[in-house]
Amino acid sequence: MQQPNSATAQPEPEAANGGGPGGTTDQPEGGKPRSTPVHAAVRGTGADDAAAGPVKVEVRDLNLWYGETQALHGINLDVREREVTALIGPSGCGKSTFLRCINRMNDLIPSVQVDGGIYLDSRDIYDPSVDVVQLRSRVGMVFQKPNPFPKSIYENIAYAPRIHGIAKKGAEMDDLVETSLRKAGLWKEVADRLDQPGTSLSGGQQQRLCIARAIAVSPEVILMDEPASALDPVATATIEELIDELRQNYTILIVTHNMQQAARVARYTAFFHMGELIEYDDTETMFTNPRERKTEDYITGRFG
Ligand SMILES: Nc1ncnc2c1ncn2[C@@H]1O[C@H](COP(=O)(O)OP(=O)(O)OP(=O)(O)O)[C@@H](O)[C@H]1O
Repeated sequence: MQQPNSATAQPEPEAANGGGPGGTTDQPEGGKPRSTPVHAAVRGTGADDAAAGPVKVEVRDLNLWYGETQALHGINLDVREREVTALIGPSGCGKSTFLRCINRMNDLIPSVQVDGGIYLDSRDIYDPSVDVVQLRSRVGMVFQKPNPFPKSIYENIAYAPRIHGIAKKGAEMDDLVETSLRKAGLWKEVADRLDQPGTSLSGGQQQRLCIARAIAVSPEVILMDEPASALDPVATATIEELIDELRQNYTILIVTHNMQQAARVARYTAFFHMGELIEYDDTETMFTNPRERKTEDYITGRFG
């Protein structure tokens, strides 16, 4: 499938969290994935892990171009439900590009062309009938730099649920705001200052506010693009603990440059190199007994 792209503005936080412009109003339709066999380009798609849970996101033969330049080459990957999957690899290898495919954030870049398939619960997210706004409420995103809206802490959480009609004003919304902040481990720190600007919080608190904002629209998948790289070690540890709690309810993909972080938070790890998925396995195996020479060279610090 070729993916025509809408020439819209740069990605906006609202768009990433299901509340922004840019989507169609068509309802998604069901549909079985193409009968593409699971012929992983790499050994170990995770599909052979007997203990693994169900597959939430299937990626099949995914290619992506920025204009004439191909940035992703034939990616095949099964992302397990309610697990954390880390994406690692040297700078420029395509980790963020790949992550942005999963909620179609790349649609916002005019030169992008995508082919192949990504199936969320067996439905092709690039099917023309898919409502992109709704997709982004199912697949939330947290960015490297905390990006709260220039609004109060309360409004940061309430904005998208209001737009999506998930909660009404008053007690119903108050409950949703509190629950989302609790799930993000921030409630106790902000309960008495909900009317203050989100930007008045520390960096680590702002990032947890952004996670609470993503959670508020009840996503099933959360994409995290180096969510702790702008934070100090204490705030990083808090985010990692939070990720560990969130995995009980959400499927999480996290891009990280920090291999210790991948080892701490992720059950599965995918190693990318020059736009290719070189290896995908459970994290422990990947770091102790990688199958591919390139993976070994990367994790032992020979390049990267
Ligand atoms: N908007 C864009 N337009 C054109 N090329 C892009 C764009 N975004 C990324 N690229 C290119 O695509 C390739 C993959 O970039 P990407 O940001 O996905 O890599 P990455 O692994 O996430 O890197 P990093 O770890 O440095 O963030 C790089 O060659 C990059 O220059």
